Amino acid sequence: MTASDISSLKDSISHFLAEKGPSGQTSIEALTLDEGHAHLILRTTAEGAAFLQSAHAALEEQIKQHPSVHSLTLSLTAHRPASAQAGQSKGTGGHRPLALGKRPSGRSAPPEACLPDVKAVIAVASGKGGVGKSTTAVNLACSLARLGLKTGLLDADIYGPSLPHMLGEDQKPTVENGKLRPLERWGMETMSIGYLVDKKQAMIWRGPMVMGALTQLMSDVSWGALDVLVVDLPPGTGDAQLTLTRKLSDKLQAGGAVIVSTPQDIALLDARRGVTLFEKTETPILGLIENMSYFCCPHCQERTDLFGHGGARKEAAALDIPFLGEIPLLREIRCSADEGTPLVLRDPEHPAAKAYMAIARTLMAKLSDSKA
Ligand SMILES: Nc1ncnc2c1ncn2[C@@H]1O[C@H](COP(=O)(O)OP(=O)(O)OP(=O)(O)O)[C@@H](O)[C@H]1O
Repeated sequence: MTASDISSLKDSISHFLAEKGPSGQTSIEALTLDEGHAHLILRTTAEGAAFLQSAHAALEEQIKQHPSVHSLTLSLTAHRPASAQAGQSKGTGGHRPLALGKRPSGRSAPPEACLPDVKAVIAVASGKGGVGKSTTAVNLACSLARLGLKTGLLDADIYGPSLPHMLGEDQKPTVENGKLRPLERWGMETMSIGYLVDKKQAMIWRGPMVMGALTQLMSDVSWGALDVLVVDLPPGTGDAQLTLTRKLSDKLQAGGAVIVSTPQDIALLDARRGVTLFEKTETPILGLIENMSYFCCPHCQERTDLFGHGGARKEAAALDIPFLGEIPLLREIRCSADEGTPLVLRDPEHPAAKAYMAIARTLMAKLSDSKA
């Protein structure tokens, strides 16, 4: 694929937009080609987005007429009017992702087709960022797989997808029969928006209007027959969490939500908001995990309660939800995440790996209970 190919493809897209769309509403933000798969990001307005919803299939046809393109991921971002941004969650920026997807047939799967072969979903949530939610989700998913469950792991944290890094996976998913195939990693089916876009592009997904992207990560991915899909939610209690809990409500009834918090008051306050969100959406709460619970000096083994230990256990009791366990703050956990091999696989005999396994056993028992 040469620069002139990309240039002629851009011309053809611009021509389509100018001829068929509302004038001056939509422009090309980025276009990349990867072995015949085009990633197109369009910047548009609400009016332009409405046009693109209906013209999506026609645009795709036009793009696929190009001899070097056989499939397409289309994403839309929009500048929002200042008034529309008021009152939205922090970190929204001036863009919103409106849709994302590989749609070779021009259609999305209907909502009822969402994860048809997945028996249960465990959503891993946190009220605030940086408490170790993704690290916990990855280690728990690996633990569930080690316990013999057919396990999937979906990185729904489109604000900052960390799964590719934590799993040491840098392949791009392939497309088969119009759907993305999850990547097999560490004995699990995995999918992340981070597999589809590079880190810079991922920043475009900041914002609350993420329904299209999240829906398609579920519906336009050929998830296999899974006992459990672990979903790493974005931090907070906004639109993404609401979308997911609504879309996955039946699968969450067979599983539920796990909330990760550090022992600090402020993190626990946010965790409480998470609990309220799940209660409002009638999502079963499987329990609370205290991450970074305490620190053990690797040299003298002296234990330090850096963030005040035991807060999450007390909070769980106050909220009348199960306390699932505590994970220490450990260099090995951080290093194994950075090296792309989760601790439960890198060093299964490590006490922290055993702590993850113990929590996974509790979760597995809860999944069996919900079947009974
Ligand atoms: N128990 C732990 N011990 C040591 N390091 C940890 C532990 N848990 C998480 N970390 C490290 O803390 C950092 C943040 O973890 P992680 O990305 O899992 O948090 P998060 O809550 O998912 O963050 P975000 O909200 O930004 O997605 C990472 O560098 C991770 O390796």
